[in-house]
Amino acid sequence: MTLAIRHVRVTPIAFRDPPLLNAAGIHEPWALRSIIEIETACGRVGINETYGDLPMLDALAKAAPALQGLSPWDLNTMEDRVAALVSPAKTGSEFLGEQISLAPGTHVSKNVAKVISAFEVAMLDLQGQLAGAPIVDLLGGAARDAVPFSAYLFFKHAEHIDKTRTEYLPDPWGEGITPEQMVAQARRMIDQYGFKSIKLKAGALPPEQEVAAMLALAQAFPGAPLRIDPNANWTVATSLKVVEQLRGVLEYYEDPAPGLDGMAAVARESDVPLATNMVVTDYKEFADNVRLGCPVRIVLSDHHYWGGLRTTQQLACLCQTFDMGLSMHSNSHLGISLTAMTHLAASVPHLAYACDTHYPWQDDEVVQGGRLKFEDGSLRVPRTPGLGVQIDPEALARLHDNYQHCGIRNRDDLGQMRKYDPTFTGKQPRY
Ligand SMILES: O=C([O-])C(=O)C[C@H](O)[C@@H](O)C(=O)[O-]
Ligand SMILES: [Mg+2]
Repeated sequence: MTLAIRHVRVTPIAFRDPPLLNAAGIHEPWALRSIIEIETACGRVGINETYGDLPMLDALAKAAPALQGLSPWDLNTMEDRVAALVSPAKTGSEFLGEQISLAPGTHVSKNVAKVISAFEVAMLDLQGQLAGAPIVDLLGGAARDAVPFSAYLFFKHAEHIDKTRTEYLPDPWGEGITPEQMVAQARRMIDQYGFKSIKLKAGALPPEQEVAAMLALAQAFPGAPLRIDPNANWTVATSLKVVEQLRGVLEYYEDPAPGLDGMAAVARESDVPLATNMVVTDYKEFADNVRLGCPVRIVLSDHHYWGGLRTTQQLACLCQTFDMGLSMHSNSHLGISLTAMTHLAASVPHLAYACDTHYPWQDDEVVQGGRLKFEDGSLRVPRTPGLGVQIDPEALARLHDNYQHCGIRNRDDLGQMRKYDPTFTGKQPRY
């Protein structure tokens, strides 16, 4: 059968990442991803982008034989085979020790869902090419022609501490610490991309400074929906104090306090809707939230660790059933991930918020034609078959070369922060 999958290629890549601050520490100079290419016997190739840390590369290597001889249409068999080959291994907290669990995608406990997602999108790309239809049509059709994203702001240093990396030029964003600098950061991002909503990554500086930045943003961008996300780095008491200081400012309040219990304690005292990508990250946690009466009102989905585009559509149905909202989380990524997010978000009528994206923080690309273009803060949903983007082989080789030379094999925001402050523990909640 010429349609049968005969080869899976996984290429780890690295691209420059600015010194962005968060609750766990600070971004390293290079972010890792991996590019998946699934090739059929007749030479057709479906592509995708996912995490690039070593445990993920190991899981992908373990699971690749599952695809041998499979039709690109047979997603259910792929899922069964991957689940059989990739054990859930340790839980996220065992893996991360005391470090804050910022990115559920880096947890090995999510390996099965992450690998299924990695293969599913590439197989959907193949399906779309075979059917002559964009992925969004395979998902039921577009509920919108363009998907809005938000301006995702970070407190940041002007330069990385690693001065020996001569190949790393300072990024154009400059320092982002004071309220004035954060307004300038937002202005630059909005001028360049047209975003209408603003998210501030918090949990990095003392809360008073972060509140001051939010109030400055609210004043500078009246009417713009605003969110703040300290990644559970605040106690319940601090979370309540902050939400009071930001009264009337927030569209939603993302992961202020640790754990579902912490979130429930905040929800009991505040009427601002709580959102999460930390405590509802799979169906079991979804059920836990429902059992508690839904203290979390908005789930930030992420197909990379929820198990793919179709699973995220199911998540959307569940959210609708329980009268919960749906938004979209991101990590440092390039255009293939962004395109998959766009197809998915376009296919989910219930996803009514502007999605998160780290895209403006990256300056490189792996797809042909270079950086994707936002219009008025949104990305148009591709109408060409499959994902609608193709790999640029030269760019892939260059980004793989970065990977070979960057020396980073696992994201380590905590270790990077210890270069600045050896006493930094990363223990949560810090404030
Ligand atoms: O919404 C979130 O929690 C994130 O985007 C998690 C990320 O890891 C973010 O904190 C980052 O990139 O530093
Ligand atoms: Mg978050």
